[in-house]
Amino acid sequence: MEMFSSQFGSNLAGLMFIWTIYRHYLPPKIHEAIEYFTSRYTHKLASFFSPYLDITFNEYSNRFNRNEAYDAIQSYLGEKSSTEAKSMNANYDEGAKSLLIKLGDNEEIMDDYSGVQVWWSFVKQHVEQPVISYYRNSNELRHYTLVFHAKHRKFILDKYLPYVFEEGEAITNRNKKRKLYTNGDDGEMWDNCIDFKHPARFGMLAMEEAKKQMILEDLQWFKGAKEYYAQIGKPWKRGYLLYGPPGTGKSTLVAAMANLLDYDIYDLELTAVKNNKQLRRLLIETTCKSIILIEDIDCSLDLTGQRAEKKEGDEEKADEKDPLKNKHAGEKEAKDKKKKGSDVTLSGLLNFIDGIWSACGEERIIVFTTNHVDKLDPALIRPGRMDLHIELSYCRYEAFKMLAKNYLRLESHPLFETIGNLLEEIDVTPADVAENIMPRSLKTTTAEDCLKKLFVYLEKSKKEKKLKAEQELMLEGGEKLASGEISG
Ligand SMILES: Nc1ncnc2c1ncn2[C@@H]1O[C@H](COP(=O)(O)OP(=O)(O)OP(=O)(O)O)[C@@H](O)[C@H]1O
Repeated sequence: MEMFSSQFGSNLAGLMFIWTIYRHYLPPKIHEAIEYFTSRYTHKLASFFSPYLDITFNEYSNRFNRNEAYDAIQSYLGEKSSTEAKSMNANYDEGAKSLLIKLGDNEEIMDDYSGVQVWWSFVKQHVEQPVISYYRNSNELRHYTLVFHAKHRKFILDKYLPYVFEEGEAITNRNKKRKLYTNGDDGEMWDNCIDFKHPARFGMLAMEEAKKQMILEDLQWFKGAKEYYAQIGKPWKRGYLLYGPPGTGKSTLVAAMANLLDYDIYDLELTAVKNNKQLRRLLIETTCKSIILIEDIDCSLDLTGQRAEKKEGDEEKADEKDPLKNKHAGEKEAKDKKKKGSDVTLSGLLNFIDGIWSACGEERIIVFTTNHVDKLDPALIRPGRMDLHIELSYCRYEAFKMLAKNYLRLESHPLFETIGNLLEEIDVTPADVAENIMPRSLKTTTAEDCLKKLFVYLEKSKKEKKLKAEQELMLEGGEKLASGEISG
């Protein structure tokens, strides 16, 4: 398909080329966007060279279609305009950075790339025949015009335009609002989509620094590993299994991952998916640069088979005594009821993850979270499916210091050491610690009050743990006595 064209026909055209990209339509959101750019670099030469030179840029058509090229140029020029607006105006509103900026009608901007100057302008023309487009029909024809000196023709085609497209694409991705998709109760499709604005960042995560660094490096490596995956003949996807007790930050880590990579999240509620066919349809609809998240995979479906059922029976008694597990018993019961209505099978999920789906999309991450890693079928989490297994664990001293820094802006305090020692003795989650050190009132609660509150909570938990251990010992003694193992 011929993408870009212009026409030849002037004695002056030997000096300058005017390159035009027509856009027959604009998405409606662009009309809502705020236009505040005013260029000081007005370039009038373009008007002298209205007859054009024919250039066909077929070499780009494999990489960009017309709309992508248009969007990339718009983003590139938008960022350029905002940088200039910022340098000209000391009161430039930082918040406006996230707004969509574009050249105003018939406005021009100069660009300088490796010492070569070019002039872009955005032109709106009225046409008699309505332009029919996917978005809307209109009598307006819009296009970008690029003017440059004839001697730079090769440089512009080979170097400058590829640079503009790549930069523009990167800017589009950076400015893109991330989305969180969920599948509805009927499981049919991704019927809920909201802007994803979770504030979690890697720097805020409370976990051992070495582990955090390892995850960060793994994600950054993955993001840049397109060619490597192509070279080894594997789809560009990666699986992460996050496991650990409730409240240790599994969901928070997923949010930090999405923020780091600029990915959308598809939060897949497997219990709402009726069968493998529905699952396939949902997965096919997911886009590249996304995280497909299946939370509490152990509760989602009967993915574990006979082996786990037996184990579950053995564990049920123990669970009754564990307050942490009891807390989630109600939720699990509800999910158990729901999952009976679903025919999605382990093999259905695995076949699809490994199969065609992974080959038809790029840059995707699959995350499973679970509180009970031991209940999962090894096939589900083997390397190649879940490439990285990450344990999120109880809050120890290092993680506590991170929380104190985030929540209280404290790097040190005389109570730190005492709290650190208590955290090494008892198992409390980062969520418990966060809950206790969160100031109730920013005006009246001091950081020290918060630390004291945490200290009291930890002391209480320590006593409870001791009491529980004593009770268990007595119970064990009683059972042995009853069975005659020991005599009274
Ligand atoms: N490692 C952590 N770093 C920072 N904050 C944490 C961490 N773990 C928990 N939190 C805090 O506790 C809250 C609950 O954590 P989160 O929902 O991520 O835990 P989870 O492991 O996903 O729990 P569940 O298994 O119940 O879904 C979060 O909103 C966050 O504020």
